[in-house]
Amino acid sequence: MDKKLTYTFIGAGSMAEAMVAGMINSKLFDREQLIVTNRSNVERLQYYKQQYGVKGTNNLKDALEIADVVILAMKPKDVTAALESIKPYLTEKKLIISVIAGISTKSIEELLGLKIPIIRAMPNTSATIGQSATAISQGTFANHNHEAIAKRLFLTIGTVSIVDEDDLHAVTGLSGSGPAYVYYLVEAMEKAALDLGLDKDVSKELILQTIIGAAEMLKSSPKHPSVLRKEIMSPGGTTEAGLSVLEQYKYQEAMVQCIKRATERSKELGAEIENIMMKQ
Ligand SMILES: NC(=O)C1=CN([C@@H]2O[C@H](COP(=O)(O)OP(=O)(O)OC[C@H]3O[C@@H](n4cnc5c(N)ncnc54)[C@H](O)[C@@H]3O)[C@@H](O)[C@H]2O)C=CC1
Ligand SMILES: O=C(O)[C@@H]1CCC=N1
Repeated sequence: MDKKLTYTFIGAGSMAEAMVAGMINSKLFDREQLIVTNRSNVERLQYYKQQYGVKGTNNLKDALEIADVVILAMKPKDVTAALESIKPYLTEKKLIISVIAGISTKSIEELLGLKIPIIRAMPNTSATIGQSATAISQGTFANHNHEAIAKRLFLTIGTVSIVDEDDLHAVTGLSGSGPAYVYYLVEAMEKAALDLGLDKDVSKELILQTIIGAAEMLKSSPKHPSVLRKEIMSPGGTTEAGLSVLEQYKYQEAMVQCIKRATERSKELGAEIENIMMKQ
């Protein structure tokens, strides 16, 4: 990295922490390059200082004047208030990276009333260990250089795909929320193991390695998931018997509807802010 940029996070919750952890763990950023702010929770900022050695402050002027990149990491419902509070300290020379679900770059541009470059991104919490699947897209005033800065940042914490902004809703439903679907599956596997009387530690190890092994197979094998699945299913065997129950419960259909509903919710979150803006 040429000039060492300063990255200021507005919002210090789960996603900000996943990014900070990933950035620090990557060793490609100095601690001094990262600043974290939130609305008022001083203890949370102290936690960031203790855990990651990064500066936390509620002084927005200090945090933003020095910032080259401002990362919006608050909940969608808080975006209006947050942008209002940071607006006095922004210039069009700074780059905004928003990881907020559903909120369009156009809404942020309008709320700020600035011709400021914005990159909208959808990472996931696996950023913590450098394994996020992130997709990004450009706002009206962002150019290739801004995209390159964002890409460099997200590449240090996982993979990066460039997408049309409209597609970010689907990305949110698929990979932004995605880790939660996998954790939910693991919860169910743990419950089954417990019901079946398996030792907790043994089942934990078996489940973990089963998930890791399957993920690595998907990554390294050229075979389609359905082929890999059929290789496990002996006719009249256990897998066939188990999967027939999943079919009974319409498991695949449930997953499809889950991702579609999450995508829809992302659109609703964007529309809610647009409605508020229209009334103002
Ligand atoms: N948690 C996840 O897996 C992912 C979250 N996101 C997005 O990241 C954003 C943050 O999500 P989480 O970290 O899960 O939420 P969170 O609730 O854990 O954190 C939100 C943070 O924003 C702060 N905040 C609220 N209002 C503020 C204001 N006016 N000024 C400054 N800070 C303010 C809160 O104090 C808190 O630190 C959301 O928009 C979400 O859609 C995106 C991808 C994945
Ligand atoms: O649940 C949410 O709204 C956020 C966006 C993607 C993951 N978590």
